[in-house]
Amino acid sequence: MYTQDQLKQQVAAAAIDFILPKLQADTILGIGTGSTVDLLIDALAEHKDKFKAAASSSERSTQRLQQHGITVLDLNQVASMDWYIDGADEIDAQLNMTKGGGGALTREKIVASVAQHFLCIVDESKVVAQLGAFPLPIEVIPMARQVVTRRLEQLGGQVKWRSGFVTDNGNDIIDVHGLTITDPAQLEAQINDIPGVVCCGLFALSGASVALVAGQQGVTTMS
Ligand SMILES: O=C[C@H](O)[C@H](O)[C@H](O)COP(=O)(O)O
Repeated sequence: MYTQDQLKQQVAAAAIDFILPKLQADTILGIGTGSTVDLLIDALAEHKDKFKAAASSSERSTQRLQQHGITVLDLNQVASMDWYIDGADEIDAQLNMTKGGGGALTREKIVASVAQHFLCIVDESKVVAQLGAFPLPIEVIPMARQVVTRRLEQLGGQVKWRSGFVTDNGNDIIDVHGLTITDPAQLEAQINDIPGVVCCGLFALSGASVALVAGQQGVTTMS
C-alpha cells in the first residue's frame, strides 16, 4: 500500500516522463504550487539543461526553482507557453478543479492562462465525482472580506477566514464550506462577479487539459 506522499512522488515522476519529450531549448514551463509540485520541481532539476526557463505561480515555487538553478522569468516577459503543470485539491471527470489549498490560486490561474495546455498532477484521493467536499478557497481584497462573506452565505456556503494567512499578493483567503457545486463553470463566473473577489479557486471556465493520477495500481491519464 503506497502512502499519499509516495503517490505524489510517483505522479511527479510520471509528469517528468510526460513532459520530457516535449521540451526544447527555448521551452518555458509554467510551474504551479504545492507539495506535489515541490516534488516535480526537484525531479525537473535533473533536466534543467533541456529547457530555457520557468514561469512560477508563487514565491514558494520561485524559491525552490531558483535553489535548483532553474531560471524563473517574470510573467511579463512571457508571451506564450505550451504547458503549465500544477496539482489540485479536487478534480472531477470533466477535469474541473478546485485549487488554492496553499493559497496560490490567483497566480496559478494567471500563469495557467498563458499556457496552451494544463497538466494536472494528483494522487487518487483528489479525484471526485462532484467538486465541493474540499472547502472552496477564494482570494479577497482584505477590506471586502465581510461583504464577500455575506454574498457567499447567500449562496449557501459557510465561510471561514484563513486568519493570519496573507497571499503573495497581500490579500486574504476565505474558505467556503458546504457549497453544492453542480455547475462549476457557472459558479466560478458567479463568484468572479462579486466585487472584492480577486480570484475563485474553481478552475472550470478553463480546466485541465490532461490529468495524471497516481493510484495504488499505477499512474493513469484522464483527458
Ligand atoms: O494553492 C495551492 C495549489 O492550488 C495547490 O495546487 C493545491 O493546493 C494542491 O496542493 P498539494 O499538491 O500540496 O496537495
